[in-house]
Amino acid sequence: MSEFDPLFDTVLVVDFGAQYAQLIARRVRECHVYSEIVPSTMPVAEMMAKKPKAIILSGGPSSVYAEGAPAVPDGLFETGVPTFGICYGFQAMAQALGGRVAQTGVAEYGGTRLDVSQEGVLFAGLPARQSVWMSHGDSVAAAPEGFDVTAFTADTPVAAFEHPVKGLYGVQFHPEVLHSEHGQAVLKHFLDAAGCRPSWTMLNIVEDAVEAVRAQIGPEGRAICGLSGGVDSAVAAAIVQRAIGDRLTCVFVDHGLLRKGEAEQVERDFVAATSVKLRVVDAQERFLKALDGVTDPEEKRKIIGREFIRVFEDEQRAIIADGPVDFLVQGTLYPDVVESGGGTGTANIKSHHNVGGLPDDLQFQLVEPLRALFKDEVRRAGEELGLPAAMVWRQPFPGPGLGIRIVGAVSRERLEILREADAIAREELSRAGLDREIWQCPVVLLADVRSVGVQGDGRTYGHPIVLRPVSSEDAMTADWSRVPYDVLARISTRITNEVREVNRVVLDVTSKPPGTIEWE
Ligand SMILES: Nc1ncnc2c1ncn2[C@@H]1O[C@H](COP(=O)(O)OP(=O)(O)OP(=O)(O)O)[C@@H](O)[C@H]1O
Ligand SMILES: O=c1[nH]c(=O)c2[nH+]cn([C@@H]3O[C@H](COP(=O)(O)O)[C@@H](O)[C@H]3O)c2[nH]1
Ligand SMILES: NC(=O)CC[C@H](N)C(=O)O
Ligand SMILES: [Mg+2]
Repeated sequence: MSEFDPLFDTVLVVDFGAQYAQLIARRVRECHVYSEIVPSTMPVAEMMAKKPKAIILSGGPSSVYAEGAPAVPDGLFETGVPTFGICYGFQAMAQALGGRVAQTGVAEYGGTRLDVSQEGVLFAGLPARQSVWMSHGDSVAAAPEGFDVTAFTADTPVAAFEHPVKGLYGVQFHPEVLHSEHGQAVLKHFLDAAGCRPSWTMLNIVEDAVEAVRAQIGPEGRAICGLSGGVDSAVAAAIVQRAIGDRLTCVFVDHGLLRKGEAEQVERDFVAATSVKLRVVDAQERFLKALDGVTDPEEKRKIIGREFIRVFEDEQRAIIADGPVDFLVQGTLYPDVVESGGGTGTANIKSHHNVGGLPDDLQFQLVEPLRALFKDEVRRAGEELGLPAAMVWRQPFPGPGLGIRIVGAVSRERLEILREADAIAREELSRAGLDREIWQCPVVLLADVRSVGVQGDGRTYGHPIVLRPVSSEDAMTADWSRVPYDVLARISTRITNEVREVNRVVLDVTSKPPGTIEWE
């Protein structure tokens, strides 16, 4: 593993329950330094065994002065490893070293202007005024002795501090989110001050992952991989294939919730692009039956997650002739995990079918080589693995498919309506050359909503279709895409003309947060 590799320096991100711990880790990786996350409960001796060159203390939902709030691990500051506190981490550092943290009255959420009073190490060469992203209710009222206070905002007198001799630094804002203008530069300044060499590349993610999969599955083990045609499972499959060769079988499940032409396209393109063994399972009947009459989004997600596994188990039995299959490979990414409530102390937003939607009686051991990564990192890994561009750059499509894009119960008729509308939207967006610009565009059928229309001089009482084009970098946050009006007009006209049951097309203009990308 790279943390023991003398060629690479390791940065540990100590997680206090942050939404953005993985974002910090990936920003470090963007500086070409290897990074991994550890819980704040990990003893310092264990952390030191990973030979970290630097440590970052993450944000978190607690107040440092509250009872039971997670504390800086005992002895951390005595190790001499350079440490950078962010938000909660900054507050925890202040408190642990004799400073004072309090609720000073004013909370700051969102974009805030930061005034740099002293460049110091963190702000060297950066503008004296910059826009940063804040999300805090508590503040550092007094910095610990010997620290230089280097920045403030209108409501936060101590917004950054540092003690370069001791290698200790901290900021109240979130340098890891893109909205913080010079956040990446601030982080880089810390890493440079800590002596981290920029010698790590994505190639090592692929190599490390192959190595780890080989160790997990062993010399005899066999695996099946849930393959969807999406980039995550394609990259996961390619990694596992490198590790165990033809002891891997891929399984593509047609659950009846796919888009128009998708099953044929996946089968054709995937087989053409790789030499992986692929089995295609027609499971439409069982999924639609299990979903019959179900309207609750979480219930739908759990049912779909369960049925996926049942299909994989059937396949496990079907291919047992070659030897037992104990492992299931999934292209799970970090956002799937954190939204399913899988982070340390993070909330359950929605149960992604491959994480929170898994049944309790799961018989497989999971192999998830991408579990700590974000989509754009996976795309880069896909390019390094030599996968075709069409596969690497395919827009995401959720495993539960159109099942979570019908608000209301799922039925064959409703799926048919949505499939047609979706095909039109996709065709027009592609024709307008917007595929790379738009992260994805869910097309949603409000199946239980009807509105009055007039078509051909007659009254109609049809369903609305919602267009949800979004731009994003990693699906953790998103904004609605400013699709040109003429493209929207073409989509709207075609959908209402060509899909009989639809008489209205609406545009979703909500960012994430507060909305999520999918409607369910
Ligand atoms: N139709 C399917 N058949 C088999 N496995 C699937 C199917 N849909 C999803 N999966 C499994 O669930 C995982 C998560 O799905 P998800 O949609 O997040 O990833 P993806 O389809 O690989 O990539 P993308 O997010 O780009 O669509 C997949 O990586 C794959 O392992
Ligand atoms: O494989 C998946 N299984 C799921 O259960 C699931 N739910 C959402 N998504 C996709 O994840 C990204 C973030 O979506 P949300 O903003 O809706 O949470 C977006 O790209 C969504 O399309 C899923 N993918
Ligand atoms: N984002 C954070 O780390 C918040 C820290 C702390 N919970 C506060 O509100 O000030
Ligand atoms: Mg997908």
